[in-house]
Amino acid sequence: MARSIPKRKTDADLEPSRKKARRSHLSANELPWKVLPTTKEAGLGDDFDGILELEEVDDSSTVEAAGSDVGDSDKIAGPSTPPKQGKKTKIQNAAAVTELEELSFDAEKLLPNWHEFSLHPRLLLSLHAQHFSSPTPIQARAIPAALKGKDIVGVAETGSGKTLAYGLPILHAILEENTSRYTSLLSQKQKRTLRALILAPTRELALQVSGHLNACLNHISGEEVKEEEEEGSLSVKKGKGKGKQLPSAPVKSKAPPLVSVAAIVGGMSAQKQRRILDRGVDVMVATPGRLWDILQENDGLALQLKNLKFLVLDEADRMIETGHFAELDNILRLTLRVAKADMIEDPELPENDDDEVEDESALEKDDMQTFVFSATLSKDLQRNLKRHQRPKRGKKNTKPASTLDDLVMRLDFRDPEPEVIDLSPEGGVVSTLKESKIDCMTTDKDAFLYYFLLRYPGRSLVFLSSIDGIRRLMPLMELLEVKAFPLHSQLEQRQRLKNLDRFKTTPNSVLLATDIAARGLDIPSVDHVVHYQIPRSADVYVHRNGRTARAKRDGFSLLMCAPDERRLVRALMGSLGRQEEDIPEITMEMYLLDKLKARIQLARQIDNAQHKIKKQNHEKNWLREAADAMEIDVDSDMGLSSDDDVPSKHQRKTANVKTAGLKAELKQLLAQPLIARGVSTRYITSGSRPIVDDMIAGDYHETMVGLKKSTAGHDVLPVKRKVKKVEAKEEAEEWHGFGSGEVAAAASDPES
Ligand SMILES: Nc1ncnc2c1ncn2[C@@H]1O[C@H](COP(=O)(O)OP(=O)(O)OP(=O)(O)O)[C@@H](O)[C@H]1O
Repeated sequence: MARSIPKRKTDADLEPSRKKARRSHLSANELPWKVLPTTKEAGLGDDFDGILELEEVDDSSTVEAAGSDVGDSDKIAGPSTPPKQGKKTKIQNAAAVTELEELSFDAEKLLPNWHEFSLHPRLLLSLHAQHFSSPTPIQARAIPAALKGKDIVGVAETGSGKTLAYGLPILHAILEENTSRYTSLLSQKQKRTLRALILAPTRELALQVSGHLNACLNHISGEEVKEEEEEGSLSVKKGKGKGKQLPSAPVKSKAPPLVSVAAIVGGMSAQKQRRILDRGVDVMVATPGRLWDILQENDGLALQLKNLKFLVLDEADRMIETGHFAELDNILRLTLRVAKADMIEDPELPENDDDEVEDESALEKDDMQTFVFSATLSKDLQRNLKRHQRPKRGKKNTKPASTLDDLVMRLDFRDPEPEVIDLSPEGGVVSTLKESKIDCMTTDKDAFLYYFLLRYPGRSLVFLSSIDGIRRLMPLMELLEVKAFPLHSQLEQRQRLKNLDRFKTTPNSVLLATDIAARGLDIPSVDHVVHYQIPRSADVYVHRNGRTARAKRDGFSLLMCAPDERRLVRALMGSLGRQEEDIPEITMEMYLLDKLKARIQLARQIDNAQHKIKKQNHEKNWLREAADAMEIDVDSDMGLSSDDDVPSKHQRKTANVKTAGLKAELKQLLAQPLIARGVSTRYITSGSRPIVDDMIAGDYHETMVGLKKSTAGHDVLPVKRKVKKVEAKEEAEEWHGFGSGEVAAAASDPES
């Protein structure tokens, strides 16, 4: 029996009050919005098609956001009357058309390794400006196949350029199409319709993907073009001449973009995002949750999904995990063409043998390309893809083996033989990554982490499994004067982006994050990844590690393993086809570690005292406010003596003085140098560790006297035994498969 597409909200479903509001006021789109200057956030550039911008309404002191939540979505589908163009706009548009017509790029000479793909000159210019002289291996395999019209399942290591592996063919196709109709787009005789939908599991990843695509579409400024012209290879004749621009700081053309890319994510103004969609976009990068919210109210957009040319699932395996699957499934159903929607069976429903395709020709007309990319897709799934890609006409489908299989069956692969490109490294380890582990008691993890951060300055991304853990560690880091920023789902989106940006721009800093930061984030030069807690699956381990050692750079990861976590580590390694001993240990100066423990203990004491004072103040204020509101005397009417339940002024003063004393003590400790055992502070040429040579060579550690400057990778001990890959068991093949059963089982086993 066919299952129908879930019902989306229509106008009739809207609350009467909202409908009324919409009728009696101007719609948001009819107001003269004007962009206000803002600071750049999250290093994402300023080219997010306005999503991160603030707006105000021109010529209006009071703005009534009529039906602000519902917006004017019903208008999106209808043809909009093109606004009249002023003389200035016409001149700008004419210049943009001329610029486009004269754009060419001598790829054979300047980018010989990209030449064979015959990409649009706009893309080649950008690749050249970004110094991407050669395609990465996944790009070299995926781009030609995609340009030939193939559907692709791409699996390649983290940081290997998967975004552009699917992004460049999409942009190329749309650039070609839009170049020929640019004049109509400029004069708004034609409205943009959605050509490509890219779905990503997290907001940060979606914003990053749209940032990468926008960077590939940016204009190259006149000066840079001139420089190249002297070499006689580039022929862009009309640059705007604003000086050399890096792709992250695009020159905004006044004319509408040739290709418009927008990110549609939760946590940011839904109304603004609706308005951007209303204007029309070519490429949408979205998280399933926000997109489904918008689709439920927007018939026009839902219709546009039926005519997509490209559908991409980035980090597909992550998206189907709990919480995302329902919305993703609903969206995928909207991308299905007429007949296919009726061919997918719901295993819950009774069997029906009448599943014939009603309109076979609908399948033939289907020309959407589908790309599924991840660093971790199980071999099983890749095999199943071949088997399940398209249900046999009129035949019953076999029941899908897993949620991911189910998803793949729901995907509208047009291609009878989707191209499966698997370039994942053996054991999940990127060649430029150095792994290590440290065995320690749970209670000592803070001290080990603190030691590591001091010993190896740099940018460190520390993964914790819970938000509470981050909340506990943050004040400690602050008291210990370590620059740390939190990132987790309970922070506001703006704060998330701000913290990410601070981490990106602060050289010696720490990001304390949950696994929302594990996937896809491309933060330049993360030196270390620390697994403060053991990841819950092999996939998560691979993705967390993938935040360092990206694009062939060196990287380092440290696994902190408490005795009760050893079984998890064994299971984790087993799923990767490896053994626990394959991960070498890192050396530590235990003598210094003890000194650091004293600092940590003091910091904890201060934090507890501060927490207590804060809590008491909060309780006191709450009680007084509640009593005032009810006109009750706290002391007599409620039978509460303020002495019993809240501290007296004197008690609070004493507590504050005590905390201040502890803080002064800690400050003093922090100011004292950490001196390694065997160092003579009196005579720098004596002691079992004379430091004079290191000082002359400028090779000494700034905070740990007596130690040489070193990198974490350098201090890793040799592996205890010869690395021997264990025979890949059948379930071990699932190493990067969704779930990684063994680890999950071990994690949930209280006996373990
Ligand atoms: N051809 C290229 N040459 C050099 N650098 C490139 C090239 N293509 C992409 N990059 C850069 O490599 C980095 C990693 O790319 P990207 O984020 O697409 O990796 P990924 O494979 O999607 O990683 P993950 O699996 O972690 O999501 C980016 O900073 C990107 O700009």
